[in-house]
Amino acid sequence: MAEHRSITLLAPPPSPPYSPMNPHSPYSTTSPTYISVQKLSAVDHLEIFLLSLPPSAPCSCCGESSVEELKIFHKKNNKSVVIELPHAMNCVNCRAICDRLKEVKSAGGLEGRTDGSPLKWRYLASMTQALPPAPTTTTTSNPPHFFNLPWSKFNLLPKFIASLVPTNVIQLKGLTGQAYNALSACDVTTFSGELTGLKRSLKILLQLPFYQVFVPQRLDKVFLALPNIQECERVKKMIDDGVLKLNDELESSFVREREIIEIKAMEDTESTKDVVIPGLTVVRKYVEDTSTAFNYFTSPSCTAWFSQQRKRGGVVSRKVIHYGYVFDYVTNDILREYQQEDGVLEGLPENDQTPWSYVTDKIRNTYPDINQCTVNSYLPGQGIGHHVDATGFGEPLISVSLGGSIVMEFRKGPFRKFVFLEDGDLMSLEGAARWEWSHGINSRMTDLVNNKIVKRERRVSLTYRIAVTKEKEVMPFRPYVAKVEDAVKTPVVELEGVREFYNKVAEQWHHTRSKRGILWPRCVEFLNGLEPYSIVADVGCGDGKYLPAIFKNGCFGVGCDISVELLKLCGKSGGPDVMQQEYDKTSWAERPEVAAADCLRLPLRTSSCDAAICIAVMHHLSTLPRRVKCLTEILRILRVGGRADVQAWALEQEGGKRRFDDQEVYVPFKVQPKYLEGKGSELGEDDGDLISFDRYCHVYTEGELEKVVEDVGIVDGKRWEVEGKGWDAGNWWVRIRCVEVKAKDCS
Ligand SMILES: O=C(O)CCC(=O)C(=O)O
Ligand SMILES: [Fe+2]
Repeated sequence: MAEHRSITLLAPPPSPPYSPMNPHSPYSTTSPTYISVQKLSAVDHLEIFLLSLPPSAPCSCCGESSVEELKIFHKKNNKSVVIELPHAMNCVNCRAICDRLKEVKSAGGLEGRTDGSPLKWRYLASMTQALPPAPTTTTTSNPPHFFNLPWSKFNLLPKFIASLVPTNVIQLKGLTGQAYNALSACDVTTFSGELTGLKRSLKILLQLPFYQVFVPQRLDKVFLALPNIQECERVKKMIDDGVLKLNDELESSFVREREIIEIKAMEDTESTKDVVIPGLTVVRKYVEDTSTAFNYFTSPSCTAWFSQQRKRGGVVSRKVIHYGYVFDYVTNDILREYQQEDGVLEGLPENDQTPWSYVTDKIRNTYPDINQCTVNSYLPGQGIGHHVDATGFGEPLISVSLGGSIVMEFRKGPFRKFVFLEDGDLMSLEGAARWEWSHGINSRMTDLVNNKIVKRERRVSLTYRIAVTKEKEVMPFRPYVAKVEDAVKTPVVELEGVREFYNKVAEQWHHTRSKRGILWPRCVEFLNGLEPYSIVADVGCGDGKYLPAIFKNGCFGVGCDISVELLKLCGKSGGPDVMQQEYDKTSWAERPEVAAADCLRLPLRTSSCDAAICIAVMHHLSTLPRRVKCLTEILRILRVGGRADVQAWALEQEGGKRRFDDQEVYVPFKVQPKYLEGKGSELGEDDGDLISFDRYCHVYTEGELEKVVEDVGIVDGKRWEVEGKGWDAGNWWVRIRCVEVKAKDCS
């Protein structure tokens, strides 16, 4: 494969992304504040942990980046914990956490580092200095790179608002999530008519070659994005000094008053250079001479452009042509009616059929399966919305750039990566880059590349795909989140046969099961092997039977379960007797660290736990995607190196006590009526003195659990590695470890 010799991975090997020492941590796009504490008691540790859970609504200060970016780093060797607050000084939620930590500290719970490192200084700065007043929409503190300017008298017309440029506006004070989404970007150089006044005035006044203006649609505010921090400072000074004033022409052009509240430097490609996206490959100058193909698509004689293709909320503004299959921008999928066979559509050109065939032929040498191509022609200022190409297309996706350069932005949750693509470059997306990250090109006139403003020119891109016909539709399973989410809605069989079941029988369950204190031996062995201070998630903790065993090992347990009634019993007297004597009840029993949650959507932070147990839970999940999603979630919350113990009932049983005739079963549980008081027993069946309730179970056959593990794939740059597996006392068990996925694993 000669072509592959020139392939370069875009980013160098990652430094651990969770390292607080990494100033370019991909987790944070803002200047973080670090807090380092040590000698935590169990209570403090958990306190911080729980405080760091995401707020239910996005933070109104920091939009989607929010305190969800708060990271906790465990440094087990010196028993300290480092907490990264994204921007504690400006954000209400972060302030709340800071305040709470301050309280805990003044109660003697937290101690600062004593080694004099910068972390200590930052910690002290955050913890001991009076925090500035909480921001309001009009008064804000001035963190680096942001200025609040009580100024302006102009309004930009919504029809000029082209698209979102979120990287430039990550911290919009006083905006709600909706307003954040509504925030649109327009580039003054694309304006015409009335706006030429603005363009000329600002351009002259600011003496800037290029700049961006952002206008939230429903807010009387305007944001300016400038190429660098020096420009920001210069403009701020001009405004402060009264040098910059709107002239009459400008005032008369714009009808409503708006206030400029932010000036921010444009995001530089450099800022995300350390972010690695597995499966993203760029080959520089793959096509050496692009001129013939570029000239073909830009000459007036090329009339093959599709007209006015619909997309969600409008029509596609850039020019497009499709070959092989039509790309539908409403569904991001193939429009199957317009197949090549119908004669409506041209196929992919071959062997000098057209002036641009040489590009396709070259690609076909490396990727023989391509059968679809979309040609996009972008004028300066035009872009493409963020999307993941749908499952109707296979992988890889190949894009070749002709003519002008652009920065393509990749997004995944709070992560961003900016990729500069120039004339002749080939970009290939597979694995996580294809399925887990979205890509898009922001609509603007300029990009900031390695501290240089790069002006956009006309660009033509050829996107080659492998379209999968209806007959061959089955694609290898990929954790394509949107699709999986649809498939993992809790079905009635689980709502009734699991959640309702446990809510009804909780009291008796607790009385007869937990009090007997029988823990599954493999799990106890697993917990005994954990390092002290580990944070252990008990996924499906029920009435908290395993929490004492977790605490006994010097670890901290955080549990969740779908049954609120079982959760209420966590920490209540009646736990296993042997444990009862050994732990200090007040450390957890008074406030068990448990939350009502579905095991498919854990309320725990990404990479925050050292270990997880999931005991007798998987056999209550009724479909494969749900089982996969459960283990996907556990992988998400574990740090790299973290381990999980997963166990579920086996179809294969020994002895006469329990027998399953089928993998899908209802297992009855009999309850004495006295335990049902006030609970109603309408679900149960009268069975003499006892009321019988049916519990839904899917019992596992040999190898089935490992298969689920295999299907999980890559989650946040991590995957499972099986450490051990087996059958024990009627259960299949699997021990799995969370390992980091290196970019090369996927390329
Ligand atoms: O213009 C490009 O390079 C990418 C286009 C793209 O993502 C698409 O057509 O799906
Ligand atoms: Fe795409």
